[in-house]
Amino acid sequence: MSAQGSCSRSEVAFEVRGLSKVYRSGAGDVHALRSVDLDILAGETLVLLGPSGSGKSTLLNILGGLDRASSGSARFHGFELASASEVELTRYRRRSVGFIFQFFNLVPSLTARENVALITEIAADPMKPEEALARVGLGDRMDHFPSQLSGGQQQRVAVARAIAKRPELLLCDEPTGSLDSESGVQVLEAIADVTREVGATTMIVSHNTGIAAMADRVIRCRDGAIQRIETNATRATPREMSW
Ligand SMILES: Nc1ncnc2c1ncn2[C@@H]1O[C@H](COP(=O)(O)OP(=O)(O)OP(=O)(O)O)[C@@H](O)[C@H]1O
Repeated sequence: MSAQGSCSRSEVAFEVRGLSKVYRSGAGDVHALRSVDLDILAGETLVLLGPSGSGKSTLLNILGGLDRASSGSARFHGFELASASEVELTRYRRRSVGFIFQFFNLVPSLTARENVALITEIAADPMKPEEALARVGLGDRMDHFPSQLSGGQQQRVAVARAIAKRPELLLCDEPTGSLDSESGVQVLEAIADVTREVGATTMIVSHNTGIAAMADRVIRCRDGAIQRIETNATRATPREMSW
């Protein structure tokens, strides 16, 4: 693929070059990513769309240091993930990356406050759990357990947990995938508000094409490659989007 994702304006947070991922199995090789080139600007919001199996989650996981590429380069502010040791990758995930997944991944036996504290206790310069929860509109639910919260509220706890460490990079894999549309809007509003406040570079993977309207740029993936990148002249708020 050509460097169609290359950018020269603003500061580049992530420089991705020739990134490939092959999963090898007895049934044959799966080329999940095929030589992806992409520049991601500091503070921008990207939405990644594409059919199932097009490589969106694989790209997110590699950029988040959860998985390793088979070849190619991914540099985050000069830090090369491809050659990093396990210790360096762990430090990178801890310090720089917030993750939000489809199924919340909260610890059921801990309250909202305690779930957020799990992360703030190991972060370098975190917000207080109470502040993070207030920012996502859960100031009155801090001592509730996940089972006492709706799906949308649980996902907002997950957003609070992800942003409490003031991450430079926020990675969201289908954050509204298991929510009704009103809860989904609330979760996206929380993501948009807090990423603006902490200035995080944000990547959102979704099957929901309506979400594209909240992005600075929309990345269309297909067969492990970037098929197209579109720039939005203006960004919609989550409440303005139809989906
Ligand atoms: N651990 C793995 N082992 C083998 N193959 C894998 C593994 N993880 C992903 N794949 C394959 O890599 C390809 C890309 O998967 P990926 O999950 O990145 O796609 P996706 O676009 O995120 O899909 P979805 O929208 O369904 O989540 C798929 O063919 C998938 O089956």
